[in-house]
Amino acid sequence: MPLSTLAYTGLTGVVVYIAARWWNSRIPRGLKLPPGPPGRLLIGNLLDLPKSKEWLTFDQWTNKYGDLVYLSLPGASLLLVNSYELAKELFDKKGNIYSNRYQSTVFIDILKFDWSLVFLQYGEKWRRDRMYFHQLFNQKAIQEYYDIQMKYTKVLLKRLYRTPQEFRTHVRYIMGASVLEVTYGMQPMSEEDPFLVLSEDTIQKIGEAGIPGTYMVDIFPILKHIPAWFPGAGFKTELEQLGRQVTEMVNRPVKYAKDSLRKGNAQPSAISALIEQFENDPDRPEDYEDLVKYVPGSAYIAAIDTVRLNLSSPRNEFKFLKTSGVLLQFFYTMLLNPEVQKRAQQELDEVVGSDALPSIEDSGRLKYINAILQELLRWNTVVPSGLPHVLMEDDVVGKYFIPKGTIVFGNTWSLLRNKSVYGSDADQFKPERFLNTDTPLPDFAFGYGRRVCPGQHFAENGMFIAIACILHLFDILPFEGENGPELPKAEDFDSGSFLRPKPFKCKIIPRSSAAVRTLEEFYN
Ligand code: HEM
Repeated sequence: MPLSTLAYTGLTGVVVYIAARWWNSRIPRGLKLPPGPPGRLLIGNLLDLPKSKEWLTFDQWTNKYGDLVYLSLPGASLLLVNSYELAKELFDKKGNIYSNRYQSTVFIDILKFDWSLVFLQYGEKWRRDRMYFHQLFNQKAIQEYYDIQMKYTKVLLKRLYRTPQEFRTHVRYIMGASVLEVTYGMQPMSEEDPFLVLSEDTIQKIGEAGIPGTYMVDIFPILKHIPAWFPGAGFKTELEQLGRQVTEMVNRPVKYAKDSLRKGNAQPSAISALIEQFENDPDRPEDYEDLVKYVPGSAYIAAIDTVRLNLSSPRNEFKFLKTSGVLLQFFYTMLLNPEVQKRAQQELDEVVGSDALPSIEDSGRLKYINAILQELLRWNTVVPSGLPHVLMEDDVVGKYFIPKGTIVFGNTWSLLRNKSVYGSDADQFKPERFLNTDTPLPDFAFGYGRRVCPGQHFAENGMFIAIACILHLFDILPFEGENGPELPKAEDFDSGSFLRPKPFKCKIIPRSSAAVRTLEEFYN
């Protein structure tokens, strides 16, 4: 690092230290900060932050320190919320103060991402944009997308039949392509589609930019004032370039959708619904052109991810969507639990029969398939540390003082493995637990309080239909290696903010002659 940058950094360290001393002196008499690992002078708990698989360290801290765990970092404090009751109390009941977002210098000040619903500060604009989002993705609106989700599920089945060994690529392609078609009406023919390639590359770079340490300016915001020509300020040029790429990613599909509407060949999509709604509305908001760009843009980016405050993600792991992460877990889990697979296939045979394919409308009748989906969302939950909220005012919880500005994590992994909620077998994969309607659904997988994921029902439909159709037509079996059947190691996950199994092999074969007939028909 150049000396000039070091000097800025050192100076910032001193300022941060003084600010931290002042901050601690604000704790009202009789109250204290929640417990947590003891910090060090100047840097607090910076060195305690896990370098990988942060959810496992969070879980150990939960066992050691209890329902609330507090960490202080230079210029920031973190709170982990580890109990079901406190998650409800803080994020739901006190949602008016626990719903802000962390304003990263890189994302907000430099990349100008403040238009995205994921990043918007809690307030009027967020409320209004979320209302438009809800209009496009509520339980009724998403029925319009069933056909698209079914179409890509069939593409997945077709690909699994011909090249089963490439199941990871297939899962990633169909999940990305269906979101693109639902949001913008674009129909990418393969994973090589130029817009899919552009958006994956952009998302990858955005994800890298979010890793603390990639850009010092995120830790020491004062560095943003260094002019781009100054030695050591190359990051500014790099980020400006990325900013242009993001603009291209958001603008290109809007132009595509508007052109298609003009030519009269637009596919039904979220963006075309919004454009048509505003065209016919004399009371449309003044900034409706921005809404047309940014509400679907928020949906696309949030669905294909991953713009978040990463604690530890290594590079190179971003080309996976949350939905495809759950489907990869599905293949992995079926390999490890053949009896679950058999029971699900029995249900499919009874409810759907061998001559038809399951549909999203069968969801209410396919109770065991639904239980598998809920258990997948719970057991190795795909966003194990959630997406942090920011506390907007000082708060008091019991005898603890939580300062304004604290970054608050719902500790999803620990919450969804809590034995007092899910039973002594909470560490095991057992879909049966959700056949009992008293078992709380693992909704924390989709976040907390007022910021809870507004794409949940759409995402669940896509995953449900894929799981139901795959189990209806295929057996997922161990790969036959030189030394016999090979099983992936249990809980063998890549590190990063999303939980997904490390690459593994499996054998995916049609489970009956009726299945072969159905699959062959896809080619006729
Ligand atoms: C398995 C699939 C998915 C999972 C597990 C998931 C999970 C999450 C989580 C944990 C959050 C953060 C909530 C919080 O702050 O507490 C979130 C936010 C969000 N998600 Fe999802 N999500 C999924 C799919 C989708 C899809 C398909 C869409 C779009 C159609 C979407 C749109 C959003 C948006 C816009 C936000 C930001 C909401 C806000 O800040 O107000 N998500 N999601």
